[in-house]
This record gives sequence, C-alpha cells and structure tokens, in this order.
Amino acid sequence: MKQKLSILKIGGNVIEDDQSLSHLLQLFSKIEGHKILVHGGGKKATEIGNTLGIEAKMINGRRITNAESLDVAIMVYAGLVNKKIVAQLQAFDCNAIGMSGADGNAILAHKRPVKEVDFGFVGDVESIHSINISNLIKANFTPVFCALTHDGNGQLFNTNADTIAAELAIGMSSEFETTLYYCFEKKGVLQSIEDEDSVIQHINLKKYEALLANGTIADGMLPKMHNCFHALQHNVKKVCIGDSNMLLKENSNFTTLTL
Ligand SMILES: Nc1ncnc2c1ncn2[C@@H]1O[C@H](COP(=O)(O)OP(=O)(O)O)[C@@H](O)[C@H]1O
Ligand SMILES: CC(=O)N[C@@H](CCC(=O)OP(=O)(O)O)C(=O)O
Repeated sequence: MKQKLSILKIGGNVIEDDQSLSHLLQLFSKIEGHKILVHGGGKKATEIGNTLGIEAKMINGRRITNAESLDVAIMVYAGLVNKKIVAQLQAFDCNAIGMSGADGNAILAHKRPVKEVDFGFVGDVESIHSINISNLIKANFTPVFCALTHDGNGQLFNTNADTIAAELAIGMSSEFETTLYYCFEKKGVLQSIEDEDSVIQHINLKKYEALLANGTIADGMLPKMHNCFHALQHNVKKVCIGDSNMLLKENSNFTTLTL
C-alpha cells in the first residue's frame, strides 16, 4: 500500500496576513505523515517591486515577467516569503527545508511558448524529479516550495504556485497516495461570491462544467479549478479547497473535488 502524502498550497491573501499565516502554519505542522507546502506570494512581489520602482506588468490578471521582475520574484518568493515560512515552521517543530524548482533539480520547466502574449520568464512545468523530493521526505524533511522553476541550463522561471502544487501532486502520486489542498481566504468554492457561507461542499466534473458555464467560477478560481481537475485526472487521489480550518479534523465546511 502507498504511503500518504499531503500537499498544501497557500496563496497571497493568507501570506499577507501575519495572523492567518501563523494559524495556518501551526495547523500544517500538525498534519501527520509526509507533507509538502507550496506558497505563492504574487501580491508581495508586486508590493516590493513597487518600492524598488519595478512596476508589475499584468495582462488579463497574469504577470508578465521581464528580467527585472524575475529578479524581484526570485528575491521575494525564494527569499523573503520562503525563509519566513521555513523559520516559522521550525518554531512549530516541523523540519522544513526551503526549495525552489532548481534546488535538488526538483522541477524542470521551459519558457512558455509565445502565442498572443509573450509572458517573458514564465515557465511551464516539464517534469518533477519525484525521487529527489521523495528522498527528502523520507529523511523527515518537509519541503517548502516557492513559485520558481528552472530549465537545467541556469535559467530560473516564474511559475504559478497553484500549477506547481498540482504538478508536484501529480509527480509524487506514482509513489504516494496524494491529497492536494488549496488553502485561501474563503471557506471554499462559493455559490455566490457575496455570501461567505455559500460553500459548495462537493464538485465533480459535471458540476464543474455547469459552474463554468453559468459564471459561478471566475477570476483566480478559474485556473485554480483547472489545476484541480488536471490533478484528479492524473492520479491525485483527492483535492480540497478551503480556508485554514479545512485542516481541522472536526471541520467539513470546505469544497471537496472528485472526477
Ligand atoms: N465561486 C468562487 N468561490 C470562491 N472564490 C472565487 C469564486 N469565483 C472567483 N473567486 C475568486 O478567486 C480568488 C482565488 O483565486 P486567487 O486569488 O488566485 O487565489 P490565491 O489566493 O490562492 O492565489 C478568490 O479570492 C475570489 O475572489
Ligand atoms: C507565472 C505566475 O503567475 N507566477 C505567479 C507566482 C506567484 C503566485 O502564484 O502567487 P499566488 O499564489 O499568491 O497568486 C506570480 O508571479 O504572480
């Protein structure tokens, strides 16, 4: 029987709020068994970039990563955000180790091909080196991944953290029974964005298509849900979306996705 692995992704709004982040990291550190944390930090990169006079360029809500903004991403994601999270996890007795896709050659990517838009130094994931990551896990380290990948020839890329979490979950599923958690500031996927308590408890592929068609899923939830179903279609056992409290055993008020 495969051992269990939990992969949890935290997004910008949780990272921005010190109290929410600390609460989440405490709950994460208590998850039993093997685990991996993946974090974003897009908002922080925009904020720090602005203070450095490097303004974020966005098209349709997506960041265009030129050489300067790649440097900001490297500093903010792999430095500021990653190290603060690792240190806090250590304080909760979780043996965290900070990782980018270049560390231990964990995640190989290539530059996103230019179609209508040239996203610059944005990487599409090619492969996960699951054996290297598995060796860390089995040595009782908890990898903490930031949103950076590399091409094996010295080039780092900015890669969406939701995508990294899904690709890691898929890559690790050959060896582990993997559950993927997307943790953000809302209790789950909401029927109505104005009603914080309108959590849709269960979404399968058919319901997903209906929610897409009637516009219930929008903005950042669109790529997130796409990543969820991509993961489920590639051997990931279970995907959940919710706030930090979804990690509490007694709480079932979050969204579970299945095929
Ligand atoms: N039906 C929905 N339920 C919950 N959130 C939704 C929904 N539709 C759109 N959203 C938006 O999606 C956002 C989450 O996406 P994103 O900001 O990319 O997440 P993250 O914080 O993980 O980076 C929420 O903050 C919310 O504004
Ligand atoms: C290519 C790309 O979109 N990279 C993202 C990586 C950070 C991220 O995903 O942060 P959140 O999860 O907090 O949104 C970006 O630069 O915004």
